[in-house]
Amino acid sequence: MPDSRRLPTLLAFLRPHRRTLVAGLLLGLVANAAGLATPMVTKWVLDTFREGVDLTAPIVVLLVLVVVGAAITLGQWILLGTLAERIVLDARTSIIGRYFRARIGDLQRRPTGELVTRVTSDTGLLHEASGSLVGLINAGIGLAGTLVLMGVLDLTLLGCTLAAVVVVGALIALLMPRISAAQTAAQESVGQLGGTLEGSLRAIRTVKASRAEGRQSERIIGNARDAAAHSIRAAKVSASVWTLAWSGIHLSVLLILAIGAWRAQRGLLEVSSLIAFLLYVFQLMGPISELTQNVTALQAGIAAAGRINELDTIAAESAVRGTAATDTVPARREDGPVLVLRDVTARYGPGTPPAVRGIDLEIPRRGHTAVVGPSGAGKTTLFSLLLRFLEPDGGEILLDGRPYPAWSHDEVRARLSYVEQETPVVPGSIRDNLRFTHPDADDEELHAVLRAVRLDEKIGDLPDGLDTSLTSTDVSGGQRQRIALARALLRTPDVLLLDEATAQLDGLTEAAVQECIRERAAAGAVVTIAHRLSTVLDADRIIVMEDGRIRAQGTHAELYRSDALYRQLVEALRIAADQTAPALAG
Ligand SMILES: Nc1ncnc2c1ncn2[C@@H]1O[C@H](COP(=O)(O)OP(=O)(O)OP(=O)(O)O)[C@@H](O)[C@H]1O
Repeated sequence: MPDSRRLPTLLAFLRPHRRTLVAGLLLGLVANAAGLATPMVTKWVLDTFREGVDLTAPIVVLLVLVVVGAAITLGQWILLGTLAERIVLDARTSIIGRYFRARIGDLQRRPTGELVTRVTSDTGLLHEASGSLVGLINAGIGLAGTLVLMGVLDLTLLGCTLAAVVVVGALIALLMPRISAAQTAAQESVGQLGGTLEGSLRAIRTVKASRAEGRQSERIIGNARDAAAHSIRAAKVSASVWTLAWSGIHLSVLLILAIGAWRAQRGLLEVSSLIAFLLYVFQLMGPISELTQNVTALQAGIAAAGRINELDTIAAESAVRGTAATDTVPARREDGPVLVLRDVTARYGPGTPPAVRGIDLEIPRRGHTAVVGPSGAGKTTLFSLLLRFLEPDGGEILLDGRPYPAWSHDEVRARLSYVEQETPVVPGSIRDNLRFTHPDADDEELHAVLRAVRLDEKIGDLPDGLDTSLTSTDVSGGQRQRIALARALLRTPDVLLLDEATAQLDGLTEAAVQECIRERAAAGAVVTIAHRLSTVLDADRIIVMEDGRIRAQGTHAELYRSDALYRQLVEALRIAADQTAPALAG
């Protein structure tokens, strides 16, 4: 996207703060006026000195100008610095909110590290850009004012100055787009670096076990090198711009000094005017450097605003219920199945083949339903549909007999609890994890669910008990899974959705988990994606999925008799169980 089209995006971030920006601009104008008046007052001091009259008045005015100018500049810096931080905070708040309201599919299509870079790094660039518009206007007015006052002093010298400014300005304008391109490329490399680094650190065990540390770090360092190369290019072009600007000014000063001295000698110019003029020439450097700095900051900010704006394509889950909704949430029903799927078809993207199709399923209010099937059969997709991470594009899902669109996402999820297969714990302590769904749960409730998963003694023995951080190594993988299960058991959900870990648990733990599920199934619905033989044998009803469809459903005995795929799946689980049993016994 060209910068001209991205500028409105940056302005959208600034708009809520326009009053502060105008105040900053006004302060800048006053500081500018004080700066512009200084050489004229200096000339007044020199003329008064030459005439031999009292110098007090011009010197007092000069001092007042210097002090007032400094105070106003200080005020402007503080104002714009605070504003910049507010804009960064606004942008971060809005992006973080957007991430957590987003549809899971939209988020997962992007590398997590890149999403993080948008919040941490790109918003930082808005910081610089926020004050740059004010800076640009200030500098533009400062430049124009300086040139006008130079014209008042001597038009010929102004002509020389303008010629130098035009030549230097044209060269700078030529170089600026290259700085912008290099900065954009550098930020893109930083985004890729974030994405790859995050993914690699997440998979650090696999990276190490594959002896891929060198290759992987080299790949990421490659991104860092790209970022450095682009930034170095930007730095080199910036350095050229600065050198050109400084050299141009120095040459102009020499030229103006020579021409001015010649004109003063011939009586065409007062010496005091020449000194004032030269002061203006030196002052010219202020607005010119401010212009270049602000244009650079603005370009980086515009590019960052563009990248942040791309996040708008992340679709949010609708926060409100659909058209079928009524204002009141109906009371829980006690009759009929809790969840019903009617002819449900779903896919992950437009034009992709359906991940599940024609699913007809009823989940009874009580009892344990196990879902089995080969890899890719659609088991996880079924859970995603129930949890509303994915919307069906055919058929309907009903909770308590009401279609999902008549409930909000929040209302549906309040009735379910979910234990995911991989990363089932969130950052924080054991207590934070257990109370994640119900932050108001008291310690008594927490100990009750820990007892249910047979973890109360182990947690009680930890030096920090419930306050133990889950990043510490004191808690094993199996214990983490049980903590996640305990969280899901808190406050008795209507439906417990459990995606069993594929890793085998030890016999005692497995028995504890099994007993827990059995107790839950007596009071409510439990649906498991089963990876253990014991879970399948324990289920009241089993759903066999294959190729996105429900192939068969029934009890273990029925399916074992009638369904060949089920028999194969059970045999595979039996072999896995037999293989772990001697290992555990040994
Ligand atoms: N995020 C996704 N984007 C696109 N396609 C997907 C996505 N997740 C799953 N699929 C596809 O949907 C189909 C069903 O996958 P699903 O993950 O539901 O199977 P599964 O039975 O849970 O498999 P597994 O036991 O291996 O986890 C597969 O063909 C899979 O390739």
